[in-house]
Amino acid sequence: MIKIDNLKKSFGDFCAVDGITFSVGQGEVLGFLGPNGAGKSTTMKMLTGFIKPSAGTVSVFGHDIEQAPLQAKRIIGYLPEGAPAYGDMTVSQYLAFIAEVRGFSGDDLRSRVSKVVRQLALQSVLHRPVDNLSKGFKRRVGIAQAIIHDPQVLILDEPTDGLDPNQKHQVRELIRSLSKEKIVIISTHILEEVTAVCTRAMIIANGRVLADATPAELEARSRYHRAVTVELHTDDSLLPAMQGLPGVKAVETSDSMPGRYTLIPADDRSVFKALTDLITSKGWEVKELYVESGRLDDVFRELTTTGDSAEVVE
Ligand SMILES: Nc1ncnc2c1ncn2[C@@H]1O[C@H](COP(=O)(O)OP(=O)(O)OP(=O)(O)O)[C@@H](O)[C@H]1O
Repeated sequence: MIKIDNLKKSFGDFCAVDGITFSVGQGEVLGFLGPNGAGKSTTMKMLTGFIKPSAGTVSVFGHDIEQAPLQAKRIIGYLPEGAPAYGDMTVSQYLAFIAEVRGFSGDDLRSRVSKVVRQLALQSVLHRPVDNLSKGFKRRVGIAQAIIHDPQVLILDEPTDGLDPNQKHQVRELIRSLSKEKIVIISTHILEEVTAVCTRAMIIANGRVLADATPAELEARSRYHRAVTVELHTDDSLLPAMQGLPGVKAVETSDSMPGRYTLIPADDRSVFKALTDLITSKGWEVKELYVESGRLDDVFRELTTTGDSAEVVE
């Protein structure tokens, strides 16, 4: 269990993290979401003991990060922002060095290095200096060093930034498979990543937590929760008939896609049956029809553009 209590960080007069409190347990993958400069990286730096908080405490499996930094850091793997490394070492030298720092030697060290090289598909760059690698490979080396000691806690600052789609997929699979026995905290700007890997999402802005819920709970707060989109083979204006359906709050149309309508429900009501009944009674030919669970980008925008008066959503 990680427990964070009223964590704060100021740089001069500027308050980057303004009293964050939460706990995370084993098996959880917590995603930090937030606009640029929200305080995500600064929070991660304090969780890992990389910078000292101005106030508040961090406890990692009972070890206070300031009082017992070695015990806490032993069980943490950290991919910092930008994945810094010793650039003049080759990938193989760098990973062996990190394994040694983590206390491994001999066959154990070699098997640790081979395992992460396989997990992050680094075979083709093993003998190249880290500085000469592409951004995606550097990030994969950064993840490899973070997991080399099989830590109980993984803190990954934008782990898939700069990766190609195949590697993004592979790293998300890796995070999912590692998460069963660990606590994983990631930061990301990719909203689809939250639904793909996180069991819980925290939206942070101006150094404060604005929402802390499962991705599905957050999606359910969107006006598109249970919205129904239909695409019809017809040029007729069907808008009035759809707007008049019971439970429909609004109907959105698209200039670029005539025949496509999105019905927004009022008060969390289902409009699916009313719409399909209307389609059947009119004999309209349907090209496509689907119900949405909600849109995270919509919720993100709403929460992070309403200023700091927003209440915490749980
Ligand atoms: N060492 C520092 N000195 C002064 N200001 C800092 C320092 N580190 C961070 N900040 C400021 O604190 C705020 C939070 O930065 P942080 O890097 O935590 O944001 P972030 O949410 O990770 O943003 P991004 O998504 O852009 O990475 C920013 O305004 C940043 O400029």
